[in-house]
Amino acid sequence: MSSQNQFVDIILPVPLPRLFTYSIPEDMVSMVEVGKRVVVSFGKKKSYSGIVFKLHNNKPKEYETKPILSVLDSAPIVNNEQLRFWQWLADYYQCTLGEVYKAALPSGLKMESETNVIYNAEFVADHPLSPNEDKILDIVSAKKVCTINELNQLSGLKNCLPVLKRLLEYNALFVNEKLKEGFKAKTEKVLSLCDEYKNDESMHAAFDNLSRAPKQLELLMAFLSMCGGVNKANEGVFVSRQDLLKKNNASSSTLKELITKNIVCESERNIDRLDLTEKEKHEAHPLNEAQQDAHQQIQNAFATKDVCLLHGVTSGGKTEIYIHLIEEQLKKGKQVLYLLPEIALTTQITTRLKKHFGNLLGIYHSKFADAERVEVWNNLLEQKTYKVILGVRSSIFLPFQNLGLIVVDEEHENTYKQFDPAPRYHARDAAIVLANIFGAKTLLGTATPSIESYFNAQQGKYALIELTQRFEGIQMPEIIAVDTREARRKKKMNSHFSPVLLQHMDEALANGEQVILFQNRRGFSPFIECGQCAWVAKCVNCDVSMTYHKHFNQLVCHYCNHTEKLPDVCPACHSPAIETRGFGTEKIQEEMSILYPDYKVARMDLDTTRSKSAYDKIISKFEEGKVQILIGTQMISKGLDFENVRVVGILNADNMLNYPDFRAFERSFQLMTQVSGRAGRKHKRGLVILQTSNPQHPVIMDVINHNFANHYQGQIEERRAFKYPPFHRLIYITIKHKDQQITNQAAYFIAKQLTTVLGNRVLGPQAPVINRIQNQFIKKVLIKVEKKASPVKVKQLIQEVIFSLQSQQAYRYVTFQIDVDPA
Ligand SMILES: Nc1ncnc2c1ncn2[C@@H]1O[C@H](COP(=O)(O)OP(=O)(O)OP(=O)(O)O)[C@@H](O)[C@H]1O
Ligand SMILES: [Zn+2]
Repeated sequence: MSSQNQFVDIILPVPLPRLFTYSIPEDMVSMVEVGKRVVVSFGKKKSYSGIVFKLHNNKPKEYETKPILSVLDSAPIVNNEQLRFWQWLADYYQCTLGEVYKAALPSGLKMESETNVIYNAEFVADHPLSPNEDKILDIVSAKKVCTINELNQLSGLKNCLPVLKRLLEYNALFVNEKLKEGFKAKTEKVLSLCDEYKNDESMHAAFDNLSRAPKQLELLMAFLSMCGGVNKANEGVFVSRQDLLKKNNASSSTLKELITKNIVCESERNIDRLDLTEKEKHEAHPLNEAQQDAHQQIQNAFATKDVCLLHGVTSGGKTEIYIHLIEEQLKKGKQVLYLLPEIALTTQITTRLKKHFGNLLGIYHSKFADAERVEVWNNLLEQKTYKVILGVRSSIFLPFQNLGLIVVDEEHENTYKQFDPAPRYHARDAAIVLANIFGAKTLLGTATPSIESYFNAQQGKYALIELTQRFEGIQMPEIIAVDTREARRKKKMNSHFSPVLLQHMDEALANGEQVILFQNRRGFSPFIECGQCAWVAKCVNCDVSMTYHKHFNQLVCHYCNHTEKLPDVCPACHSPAIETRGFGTEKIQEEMSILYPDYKVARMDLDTTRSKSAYDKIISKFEEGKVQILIGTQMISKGLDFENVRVVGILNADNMLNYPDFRAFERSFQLMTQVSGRAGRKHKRGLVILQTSNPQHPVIMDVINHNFANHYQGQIEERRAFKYPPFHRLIYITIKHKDQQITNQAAYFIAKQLTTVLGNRVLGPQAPVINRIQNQFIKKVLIKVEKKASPVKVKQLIQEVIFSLQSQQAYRYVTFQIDVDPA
């Protein structure tokens, strides 16, 4: 008996709690390695690519193992640190390794029977393809889209995944997604001077020859000038074909002549898709005194602490401090991950970081085509160029090798929490664990710390560094609360705008300054109502009112995207008195355009940023002053840096304060402080008009007084009194089923079972604010456990209870979601 491992545990993209064991065929023994992808069959007909998790010699007792079908990779695509991290995520957030695997890898690196394979019409092979590659490519090109299962059948190959994998690497095919807008081919056609003409004599001859073809001559001259002169052309520099034709307005037939005459040669060159235009690298800005001081404190703190919280006022210049810290890591040969909570923020920060880090900077987020994400993955895996990664939460899954620092910018943001599907992880908290695995440091930065992080800093678990001055020494903006109830009673409101707001807007705009208006609701109006019988349009699938979107003249459910036509008359009483109620960003935009016809108004929310380039366009128009009034949801509230914004209007503070959640006050303080922070960042003090029906509200007072300490004090006391984080850990169990009674019974059973062990740590079942979504009834059970309690034990208990319920026939199809540390 050899000592070689005969079995292997594979992570598969199936929602089963444990890993499956497969046997290793003799001829694959030397190829199987932890972190590589292998193809296995699972279930009746399905085959999947999975990740090798563990090699061993323990034959499973419960089932007969199947053999691995093939090994896809010559080297691991997931490293040991990642696998440790995955295991932690699965344990802590109570999900399976398969679910983590699904979230972690870009689609192009995962393949399963149902995966759609899509033909890339732009593909040109640069070497002859193998017969099997040809075969697969022909099938896909004929069908345009087909699943891997179909490919196996149609090709007659027993297992086409290895062939498919190569075709994906050539970019001949794509997986699982349509060709997204803005996708550039990986290769670019380039031109260079042909060898025969790389001397003066033949070049002269060429000029003579072309004297009767002025267009060709002109193009040749343009080509040489784009090369940087004849000498450079002789050295063999490349010029982009597209650039040459575009810049000179030349036709491809003219170029073709030069190519046929063998003066200019055409070839394909790999280009880095994420490589922005080559800009000169800039030195980082020197830090001012306060920044230097904070920077020094951070460095000192890192000598003894792993996590540092930088609490710095808006426009304090935190980003510049990060840049200096990143530079120091690069000098030590370390990698850095810079996390942002929202794609909207990557635009400006990318520009700032590119200037310093050039091609060392890689960017990773979901608006990128999958192929681009695969490229970033491989770049890190092969340790090619990227040393700094800027990304949103999913970038914690990238294959880092020697992380030195993770920056979590706007650490307080709840968009760091993944809500659906599992793993329901918090990227900030997971980042700290990831940093630990590498022995790296984590820097949390924000102007409005989360209660949890500030508490950790107070307890000495994190170091705390405060930056209290705005970069240019400008005062924090003046915040004026306007009592909208009062104004309404006196009939002074102009639609949703108070006279104070309009007056200050008038002044700022007349001065050539800009305005930001914040309203945390998209669409035109959050509900429509019959003026006669009070009928409200509700979603057929969910227990919510439908939002009216005027641009599409449609009612849209923001929970399931169900749409309906706006009815002409009330479906209940047939009165035509259908009225819109409340207001969203779309309505604000319309009214602003009417009130200020001479100024340009733009809007940034989920509806206007569906495409990849939309953020860039809106932000740069505002930066360049082509837009004077910018309206937006929380997307515009933080992190953005505009010079010329004098007035910020918060149109309705009430609905955030009244939201039924224990974090409502915390979030309201953060949102209002952050959006206020967009005003008066440079040159001149800003002004914020805060519209509310309750100007004396303690949260509003804290915002007006820029008093974080007081806000924190109030919140932490409540959290302690009512057993909320950071004192207790919350776990939500969401129970869903299409039948209301079954949902209720299941929830009651779960709560009761848990209570027998956990006692009064269990609350509920309770109906959430929206108790039906997509035709599923919803109940929640809340568990509050002491911070010291072992999450693994609680997890086991929950799993057992759920299992015992699901093994009863009537409850087999009840679904459960477990959310640890809900945001
Ligand atoms: N040392 C410096 N030299 C030159 N300009 C600086 C320096 N520090 C900051 N700035 C400029 O000041 C402005 C505000 O800085 P930054 O955007 O880093 O603030 P921030 O603390 O990240 O704010 P927020 O929390 O609102 O995002 C930026 O335009 C930035 O370029
Ligand atoms: Zn719905």
